[in-house]
Amino acid sequence: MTAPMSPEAFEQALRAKGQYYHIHHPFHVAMYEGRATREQIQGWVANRFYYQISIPVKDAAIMANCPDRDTRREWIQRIIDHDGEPGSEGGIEAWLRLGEAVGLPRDKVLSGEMVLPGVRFAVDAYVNFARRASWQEAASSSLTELFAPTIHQSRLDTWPQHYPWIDPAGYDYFRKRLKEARRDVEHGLRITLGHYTTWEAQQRMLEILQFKLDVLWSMLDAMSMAYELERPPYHTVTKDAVWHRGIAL
Ligand SMILES: O=C(O)c1cc(C(=O)O)c2c(n1)C(=O)C(=O)c1cc(C(=O)O)[nH]c1-2
Repeated sequence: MTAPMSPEAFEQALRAKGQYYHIHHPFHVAMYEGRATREQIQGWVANRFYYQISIPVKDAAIMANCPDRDTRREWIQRIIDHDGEPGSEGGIEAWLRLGEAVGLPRDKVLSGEMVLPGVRFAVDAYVNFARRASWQEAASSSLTELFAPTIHQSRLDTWPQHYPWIDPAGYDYFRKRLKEARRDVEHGLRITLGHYTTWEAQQRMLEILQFKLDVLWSMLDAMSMAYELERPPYHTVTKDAVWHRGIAL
């Protein structure tokens, strides 16, 4: 039996997974290098909205599986961050304003009509994982957020100069997440470092983190097909967006 990694070595192994973060996806690189078209940015914002609205559902699933009151008391803040509360609009509203800033009417974003099937499937896989896994495993799968402040900062640093047509009021979401993601990571790491204490469990956690990285990467693959290679679903048959709009279960 291999000895477990120390908490420090385990955290290092988790952080090393950052090399596969979607910040390295060519669609993302094009966005922060200023090579993305207006249609590509709009496509990304409209598709990412599905991730935004699914995150609180995912977090509610984690809480539903968690019998530990102290954990729930901390975890609930994530739902509030996105859904908002009296006096604070929350991340979903901020994302809708990002949509308006890039020229997308609210109704169009809210309708989900631009959400590509590949993006929907990837996001749904994340929510379904959270429903079925133990709350500790589901909680630890949020740890791609270790790498999120860098990606939000990269947008704040580069988008205003590359895309002067975007209304700067739209950038609030990214600014807000810098702080929230750091706090989420601190809690997620506490749970994760305490829960995975054997070598085998630690290897499983690294696979869970890879699964989550795959979710994020696959979303951008679907967007590349549609907005970069101009091969949206059914492109050989029709120019119409005939794909399904989500099947409520
Ligand atoms: O813009 C991004 O690249 C990005 C990535 C991630 C992530 O790593 O999952 C999240 C977010 N943003 C984000 O804004 C957010 O609220 C968030 C919550 C979670 C999660 O798994 O619970 N990930 C992310």
